[in-house]
Amino acid sequence: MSVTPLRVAVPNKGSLSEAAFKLLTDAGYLVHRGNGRELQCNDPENNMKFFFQRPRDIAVYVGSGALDVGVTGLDLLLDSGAPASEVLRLGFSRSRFHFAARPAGPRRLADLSGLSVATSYPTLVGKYLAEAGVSVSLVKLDGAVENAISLGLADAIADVVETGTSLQNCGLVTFGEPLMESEAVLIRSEASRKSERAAGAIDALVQRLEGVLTARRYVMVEYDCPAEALDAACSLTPGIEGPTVSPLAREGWMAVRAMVPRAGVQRTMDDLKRAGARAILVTPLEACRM
Ligand SMILES: Nc1ncnc2c1ncn2[C@@H]1O[C@H](COP(=O)(O)OP(=O)(O)OP(=O)(O)O)[C@@H](O)[C@H]1O
Ligand SMILES: O=P(O)(O)OC[C@H]1O[C@H](OP(=O)(O)OP(=O)(O)O)[C@H](O)[C@@H]1O
Ligand SMILES: [Mg+2]
Repeated sequence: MSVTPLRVAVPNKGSLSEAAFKLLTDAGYLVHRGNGRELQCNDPENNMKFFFQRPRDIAVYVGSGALDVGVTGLDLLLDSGAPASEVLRLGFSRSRFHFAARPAGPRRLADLSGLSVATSYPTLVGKYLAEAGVSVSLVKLDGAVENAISLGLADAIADVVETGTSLQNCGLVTFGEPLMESEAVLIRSEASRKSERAAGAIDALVQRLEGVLTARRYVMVEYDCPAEALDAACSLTPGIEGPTVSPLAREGWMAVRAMVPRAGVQRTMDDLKRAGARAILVTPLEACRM
């Protein structure tokens, strides 16, 4: 008896797309776009069906229950107002959402009162301003919002900022607190909570994705260590439950193996060497289950 596949939305364009494909591929899913224009593909081995959608539409599809899960941006999820919920933060496409204007323009949120603000996130921005009690005229655009000020369409903008290059190119500066911080997220439909089949399949997907994300944050460190330096070395590489310590053929020496956070591993290697460890090797991890 065939079981209905889990229906997964994957961004077909933009800054989420490549990283989402890579994450799913690294997690062992057969996600492929053939000639690059296909809109769906099957992964029978994992009983999944992938649908390539515009990032902005993904929350709408998942919110409606037409698709079970999807990868989108947290900012896009909030702007959509769709009844989909965040399941897992994915750590890529990180951005902040800011108001910006010319340096001589508005400097505080309250200064926006009565002005026009261009954005491609009208729900997110409208709600934020309404909660702050600031009344503006919103101008809804699709992209390249930074040009709206020099072209006379708006007095200020509210948009995604990553490096700040786009703002700088247009002679704009941010002001006020960021409206939010965003990153790629896995979202699920409410309907998927009511289906045992979908809920089980989503748990399995989350486990795999978490396994890849964790593997990317850690490396495996292995080294030889004289017995008298073992305590000091193990305290530098405590691993998860504890490092694996096994005897070397050479008497008085041990081999040690432990997972270590990738960030700062060069420093850990320096400290291990100083503590007396030798032949210190670092290898990347592909996947894991914690
Ligand atoms: N320059 C950027 N750096 C990091 N994240 C970004 C950047 N631009 C957009 N994002 C994030 O990527 C997600 C998708 O945004 P969006 O749909 O606008 O795609 P895009 O990458 O801007 O492509 P396009 O606008 O060309 O369709 C959003 O969550 C947004 O916050
Ligand atoms: O701070 P930065 O590093 O410059 O990145 C932010 C810019 O990136 C996105 O634009 P995108 O290239 O997606 O074009 P768009 O405005 O048409 O969406 C976003 O809308 C900003 O314009
Ligand atoms: Mg964009």
